[in-house]
Amino acid sequence: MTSLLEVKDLEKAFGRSKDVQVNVLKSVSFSLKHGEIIGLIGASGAGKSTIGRIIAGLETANAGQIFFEGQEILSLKGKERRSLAKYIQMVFQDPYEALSSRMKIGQLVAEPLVIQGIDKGNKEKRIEKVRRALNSVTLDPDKYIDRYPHELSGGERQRVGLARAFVCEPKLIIADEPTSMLDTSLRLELLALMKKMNEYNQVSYLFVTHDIALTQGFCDRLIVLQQGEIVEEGKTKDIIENPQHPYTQSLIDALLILENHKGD
Ligand SMILES: Nc1ncnc2c1ncn2[C@@H]1O[C@H](COP(=O)(O)OP(=O)(O)OP(=O)(O)O)[C@@H](O)[C@H]1O
Repeated sequence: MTSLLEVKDLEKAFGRSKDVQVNVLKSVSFSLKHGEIIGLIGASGAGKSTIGRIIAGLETANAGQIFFEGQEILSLKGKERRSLAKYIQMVFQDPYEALSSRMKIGQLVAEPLVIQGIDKGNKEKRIEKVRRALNSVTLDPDKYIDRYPHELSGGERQRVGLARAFVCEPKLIIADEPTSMLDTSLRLELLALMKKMNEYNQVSYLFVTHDIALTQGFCDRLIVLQQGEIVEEGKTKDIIENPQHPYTQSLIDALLILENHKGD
């Protein structure tokens, strides 16, 4: 079976001029299977978000290839590239910034359908999909559809963000630190919802996080990124219990120190 996503030798440099460039991604290669959940972990500045943004088409690459269901997507332009958003959606870190304050929840969740021209002219079908997406994130459509984002809590807004990602029934969701602005119980709740959708309709996730603790019980595999390079990858359990690379070990040590100081 072909992979859902295959990233090959991805490179990215940022800089103020042609002469002053910093390589933030150095030949990054990995693949993700249909229905798989991969955690992309690493410290701040490692390049995790940049990888997610390139896959989602929000950033360009300097070199490399990305195959989505066998089709190379970095070379696609304009309408063809934009049409991929139906299959690849992104959930962002900040539920306050991600949602336009002037739109009602129903309109916000319907927006990806409108942008993609899905069920154009079929208002009933769109409403049905919006209601289904809200239900899937345990927000009662009757209660939420006519409300505005400022009337919602952070956890509810992030669930709206997730409903927006689910509404097109994508094959891949890139979730960039989606829980980092939520407290612990809401974090686990959001991950449980994401896991349920994965079991229910096989959606795959690339879960970007600096918090290795969140990947336990959620991610099938982990990819560890250090300064733009993959230093280790494998099954979540194997990596957490038996890290091979000193950098991975240091991420786990940092986690253990935090755990031990929780009661202080
Ligand atoms: N648009 C940009 N222009 C210039 N430099 C950038 C830009 N976007 C990212 N960078 C730089 O690229 C590097 C990788 O950033 P990226 O956001 O991908 O890291 P990250 O691993 O997601 O970090 P964090 O966990 O803090 O979000 C950083 O050094 C960052 O400063």
